[in-house]
Amino acid sequence: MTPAPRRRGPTGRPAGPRSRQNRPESRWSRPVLDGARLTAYDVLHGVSSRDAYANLLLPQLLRERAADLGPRDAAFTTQLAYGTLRATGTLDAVLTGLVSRPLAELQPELLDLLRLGTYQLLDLRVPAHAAVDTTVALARAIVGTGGSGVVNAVLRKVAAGGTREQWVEALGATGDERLSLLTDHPQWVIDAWRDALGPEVADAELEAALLADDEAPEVHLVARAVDRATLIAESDGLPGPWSPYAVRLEGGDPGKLPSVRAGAAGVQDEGSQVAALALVRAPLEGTDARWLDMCAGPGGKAALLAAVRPEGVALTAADRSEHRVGLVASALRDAADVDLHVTDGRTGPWEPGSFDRVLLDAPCTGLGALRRRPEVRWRRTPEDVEPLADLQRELLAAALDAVRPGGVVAYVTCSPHTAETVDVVASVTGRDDVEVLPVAPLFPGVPDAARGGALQLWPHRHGTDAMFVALLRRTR
Ligand SMILES: C[S@@+](CC[C@H](N)C(=O)[O-])C[C@H]1O[C@@H](n2cnc3c(N)ncnc32)[C@H](O)[C@@H]1O
Repeated sequence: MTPAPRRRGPTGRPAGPRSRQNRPESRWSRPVLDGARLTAYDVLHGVSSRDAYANLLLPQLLRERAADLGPRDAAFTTQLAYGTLRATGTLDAVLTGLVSRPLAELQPELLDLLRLGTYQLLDLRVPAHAAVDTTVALARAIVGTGGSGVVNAVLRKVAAGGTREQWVEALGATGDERLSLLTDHPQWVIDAWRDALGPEVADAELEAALLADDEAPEVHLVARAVDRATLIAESDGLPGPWSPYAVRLEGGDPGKLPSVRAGAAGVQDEGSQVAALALVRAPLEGTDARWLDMCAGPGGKAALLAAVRPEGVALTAADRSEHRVGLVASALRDAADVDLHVTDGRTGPWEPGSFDRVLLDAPCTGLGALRRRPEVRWRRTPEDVEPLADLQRELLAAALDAVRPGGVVAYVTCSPHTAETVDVVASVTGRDDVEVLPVAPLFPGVPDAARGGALQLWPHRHGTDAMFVALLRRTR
């Protein structure tokens, strides 16, 4: 078991001894270095120096170094890399007062090392001397003796300041600044979540929502072509509460499960399953034979649609990216009667009114799935929202063109931002050929999820990503 985060909120994991097995042997992990910390550093540096995505780089490094890093060390590496990336704002606020130059002028490798060491001191139950000594050893190998002296001096001051809560107090932060430092969210994301939760949201609920969004998510599986009970028995998981296909696991490597290896099950957030099922459950009059997934890559929802569609339904799946259509093809490799297109959804090759049901899982800021992509909260900016909202409005108009009169469009985002959700839906509800279908009544067991006529899931209420789903019917 990996060291527990020592802060904040109800969902902290229990502490435990870190593995000292599998001492590293190769160059990258000389005995003096700690393999988990070196690998975490490599992830941080990949993200900071070449805009790598941690959720892609980390698994790749863990695979390459599997001979040196056992499962416990791999878990610790994940905690170090993801935790440090999530906490970057707070770590930098602490470090700013402890180094003589602006952080942006520090050698980038040195800054990554300082963040890695500071994260352990602030948030983990790692003894201070271990956090300092291992980071100094890493610094000596990576930036040399001079840099390691800086790391030693700065981390000792960090350790002297105590835990994250003590540091936040020492920094004199109050109100939203305090919330930002405690929950690892930049101010504009806090504003977006507060707005989406509604004007009446209590401060305590907003804090709970942001803290839940700062936790490592559980693994959710989807039982597509295998009975859920079989998947539960195989994985030792629990049934997900909202989707009849969902199984929740505390951890482990789902890629090793036979049903996942066979493609009969997959990894999919339960909120994404609910979003796809909203389209399936929407009431429809007349024929129900042609479905379109307009932005299908990499194919998670398309695979669920293909698995649960009634017999005789043909599925068309499209995406603008050729690479991502390739991923859809692989996700749908066992499905019959599927048509794939590399195309811009706004100008797809289909005739107007071709489909009975259309899923528009729109490209978005991903502000509702920050748990999975730890660095994204610091990479995204408020300026990203408007161009995406423009694209979302155009895609939604195209989706409504693609559906037949009487047919249904599901508009889905993994962002709760009002400009990407409610406002986009409002751009078409003034039309005299569109009506809103309430989504929450289709999921009577899911509490506190109605957002107007749409459905809004939240990590702190539902244990899912913050998915938004609206259903729109073409009336003529
Ligand atoms: C949120 S992701 C879809 C996730 C997918 N439905 C799933 O569940 O696996 C959005 C997708 O939209 C695609 N996309 C972006 N702009 C597009 C456009 N104009 N037309 C079609 N696809 C687009 C992106 O390539 C991306 O794969």
